Amino acid sequence: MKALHFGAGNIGRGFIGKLLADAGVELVFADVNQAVLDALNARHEYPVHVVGEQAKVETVRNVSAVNSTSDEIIDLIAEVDLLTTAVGPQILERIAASVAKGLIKRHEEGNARPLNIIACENMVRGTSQLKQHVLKALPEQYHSWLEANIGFVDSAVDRIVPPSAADSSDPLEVTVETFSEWIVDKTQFVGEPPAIAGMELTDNLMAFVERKLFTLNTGHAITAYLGQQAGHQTIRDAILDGQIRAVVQGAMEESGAVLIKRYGFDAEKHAAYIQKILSRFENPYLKDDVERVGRQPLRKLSAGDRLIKPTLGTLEYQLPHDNLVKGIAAALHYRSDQDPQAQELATLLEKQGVQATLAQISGLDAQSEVVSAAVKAYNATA
Ligand SMILES: NC(=O)C1=CN([C@@H]2O[C@H](COP(=O)(O)OP(=O)(O)OC[C@H]3O[C@@H](n4cnc5c(N)ncnc54)[C@H](O)[C@@H]3O)[C@@H](O)[C@H]2O)C=CC1
Ligand SMILES: O=P(O)(O)OC[C@H]1O[C@](O)(CO)[C@@H](O)[C@@H]1O
Repeated sequence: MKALHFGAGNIGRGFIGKLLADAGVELVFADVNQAVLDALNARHEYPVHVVGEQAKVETVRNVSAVNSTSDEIIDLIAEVDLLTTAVGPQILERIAASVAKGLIKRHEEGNARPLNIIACENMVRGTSQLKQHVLKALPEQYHSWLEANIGFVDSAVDRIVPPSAADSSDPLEVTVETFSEWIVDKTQFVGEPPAIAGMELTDNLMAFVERKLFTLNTGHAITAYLGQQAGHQTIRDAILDGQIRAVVQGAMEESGAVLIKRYGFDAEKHAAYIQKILSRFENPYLKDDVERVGRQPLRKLSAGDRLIKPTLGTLEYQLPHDNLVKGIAAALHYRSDQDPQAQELATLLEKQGVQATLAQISGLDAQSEVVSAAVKAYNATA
């Protein structure tokens, strides 16, 4: 089997690409980072440091790379059996035109083998969103062929992979935690799902996506935002701060109460899931900066993402949300010179004040109780 994976970054090299290569798949990475592309094509292998109590270095072999803006991509899409992505939610729209061109070539060459596409991003049903972008870029005459031959498979992806240590001179080296979980919607495949160790199939994906995004990512984001406000550099330092930990655990429990109502999760197992996540944040072997985890605050404060969506759930079921609101207020304080969204957030706050800014970014009613409470919490910590 041959696969094309867009995004040879942290999760691409450290998780999805590794699983595919380990399963014996012939893997081509597509990226725009020339240093990474050159190194992959020179060496065809790279080291993955799996850190934990028993650290080990595993070598991923038999990989190559192409520039995702080149025409080689089109030929590959016409040919491969699996296409995966880990590029970031905002990039999916940018790669859609190349995917559409590749699909046209595949059709014209009469390639009738199924192709399954799986976006591995921190998004609810990210592959379905990619499909909409591809359909927009694809002339209508190919749409019925696409429905019959191309599977757009949603997934939930969970492994903490921060950028490699600053002292590493190897652009391919990647450091990952021991834990990993990749769950895909088995109902969306065209043809048989490929057998890839570590890729789990489910017919109840939404429960897993929301469980992951609105527990791990909710807690992670709040740890980052409160951590930055308190002057901590890393997620570990932040979560070891008792005051921050109480809010983070409280927020995950508030979000968890919604998930338990919505999906019928077992309350005890969910409490254990939260404890496991707290211990992952404490991982002494990973150096994960609060600035990385808090990146792109406008995305993280949008209506469907990890802070607002669980809060809306608490309103739906009339459940408490004090800690989630503290997390929302802390997100509004996030600052980063490297992050255009952080700068846009600061400009919006300066121009129109906190109430209007939060309402605009989140889609919440400016007069709502949640916005008032977040404004109060924001001002209390300004
Ligand atoms: N790092 C992590 O622990 C996890 C990340 N994710 C998700 O995975 C996605 C990627 O995250 P990371 O790997 O951390 O980011 P990253 O920044 O390390 O990797 C993204 C890669 O995409 C490449 N890229 C950018 N534009 C591209 C284009 N047009 N075509 C092809 N490649 C392009 C970049 O050069 C980079 O190598 C995000 O959606 C993130 O939320 C999900 C779970 C865990
Ligand atoms: O990748 P995003 O969506 O910006 O968010 C960062 C987060 O995602 C992760 O990369 C893992 O899912 C975490 O490290 C963190 O919660």
